[in-house]
Amino acid sequence: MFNSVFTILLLGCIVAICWVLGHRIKQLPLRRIPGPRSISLLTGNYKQLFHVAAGPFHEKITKTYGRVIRLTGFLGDTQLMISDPMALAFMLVKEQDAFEEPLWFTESNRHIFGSSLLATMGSHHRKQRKLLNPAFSGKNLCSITPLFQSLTRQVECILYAKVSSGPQEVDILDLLGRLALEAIAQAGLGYTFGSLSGEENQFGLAIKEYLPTMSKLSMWRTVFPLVSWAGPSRLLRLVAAALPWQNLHDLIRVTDTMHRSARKVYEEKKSLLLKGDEATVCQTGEGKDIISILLKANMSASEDARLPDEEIIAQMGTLVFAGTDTTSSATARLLHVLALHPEEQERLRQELITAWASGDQDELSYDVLVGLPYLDAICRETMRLYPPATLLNRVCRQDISVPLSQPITTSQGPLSSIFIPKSTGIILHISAINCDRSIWGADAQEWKPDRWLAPLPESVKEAHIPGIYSNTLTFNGGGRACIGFKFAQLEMKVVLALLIKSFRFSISNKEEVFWRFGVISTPSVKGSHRVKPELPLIVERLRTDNI
Ligand code: HEM
Repeated sequence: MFNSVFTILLLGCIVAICWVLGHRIKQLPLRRIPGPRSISLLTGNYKQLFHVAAGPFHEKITKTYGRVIRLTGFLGDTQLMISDPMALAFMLVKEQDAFEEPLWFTESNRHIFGSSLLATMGSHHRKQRKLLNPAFSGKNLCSITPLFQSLTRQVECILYAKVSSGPQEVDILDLLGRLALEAIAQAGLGYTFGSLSGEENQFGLAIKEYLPTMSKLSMWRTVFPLVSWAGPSRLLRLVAAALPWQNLHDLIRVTDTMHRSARKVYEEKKSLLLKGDEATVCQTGEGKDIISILLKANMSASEDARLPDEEIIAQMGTLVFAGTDTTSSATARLLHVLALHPEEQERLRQELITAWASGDQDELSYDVLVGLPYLDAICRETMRLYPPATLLNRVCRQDISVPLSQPITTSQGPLSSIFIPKSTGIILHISAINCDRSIWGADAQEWKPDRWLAPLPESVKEAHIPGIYSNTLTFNGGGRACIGFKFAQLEMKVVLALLIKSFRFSISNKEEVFWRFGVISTPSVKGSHRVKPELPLIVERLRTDNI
């Protein structure tokens, strides 16, 4: 028995070593592409690339090597970092199936959330998108605008209480995080996590615990594809539960709670719908939440287009996960940038005060909100210069030549397309294309909302950037683009429309804010050893209640 296990392991190692060697040989032509020197035999450039203070390194290599950069990954693996617009359009739109999410990403998401958008590929992924897309339409978002406003009013009340006796330093990220979580709970699932009322339920607590728990195991995500081949999920769970590994047990507990709670919410909705009781389908949101819309669409879809219940339940955790930290990072960045630019903050306030004065006292309609030019310019400029996710991963799934909009100089002369061998890792460099000087102009790296109030330079149109939002890649492009980008934009606009009208935000003199690089950028205080992200801003109440 021992001998045969040993032989299988040995054979497995030999196959793996042969595969790695073969792959390295196929990758040899990529070595002529310029890039920084590897600093470690084991981890290549990873430590420089994924360090919390990696922003300046990303800028430096972009400035030095341009739009296609050769990098070194684990054990000498060659990877490419790309911000060339034509190459990105080719990878994200034209040949999307040849450039998919890495297997570690989809497989770990499948074990954690189930077969949702973050875990499926190709035609399976397209089928899910087809059913989900209509739930995120402008019409549906229009009807959840009052909900966003009522949630932001709760944040307003919390802030009023904190600063009633004068300007105070407040960790605004904490409030924005709770708001983003509750917004996706109520508008996304038609449920409440109790995040703003301080009465968090099990589901809300599990969602909050998920990321810190997962981050303790993040380096193990890469082994998920191997684990998946080892046996069915149930068996793997039993084995995992028997291992003496507390972090893994915590992850299982958290994901089980998320699943149980999502299933309960789903089943209640479904049974009400089957009874024809649409009015009480949701605890909140009056049946306009994304999952209720999806559930109704699924029930009336043809057999081929319909998704199994399990796949709808899997979307619930996924939407909460994908829509919370991204949006709270974005709204926090908006308030931080406005605190750094008091004149622009005041100009925005004047636009908002006029809008509030000319309409209904209690609410701004969806049309008014999306039509405010300076508010829109501020959102676009902030999302261009400071995308919450600055890098995205892809893996090339076949040998393929990728065209470039400008030839690159290599050790063997210029190249106007690059041949990428199968299984090569690609890093899509969002911030580099969003701030490319030859596209956006010499002031590309400055925050200038006014650029959106005049026609954009011809170079922006000519670049044909494949992003779904504002000629940027902030929400990505192609078939895996962010499904919630309109949801996020609306939430950001509602938050600014209410908070900037009622409060002045300024920079704390005591603490300097530093944005950490990560899957999602997060603010923290320079020199602080606190692990939890935070954004301390001075908040002052303004007397604009009579508008
Ligand atoms: C400012 C806020 C947001 C930003 C910057 C953002 C950004 C992104 C990006 C860059 C992707 C592509 C990921 C990749 O290709 O690997 C993505 C995907 C996704 N986003 Fe967002 N997102 C935001 C808010 C939201 C919200 C509010 C929701 C849900 C309501 C959401 C749901 C999703 C989902 C489900 C995907 C996966 C789509 C797919 O694979 O088909 N996001 N997002």
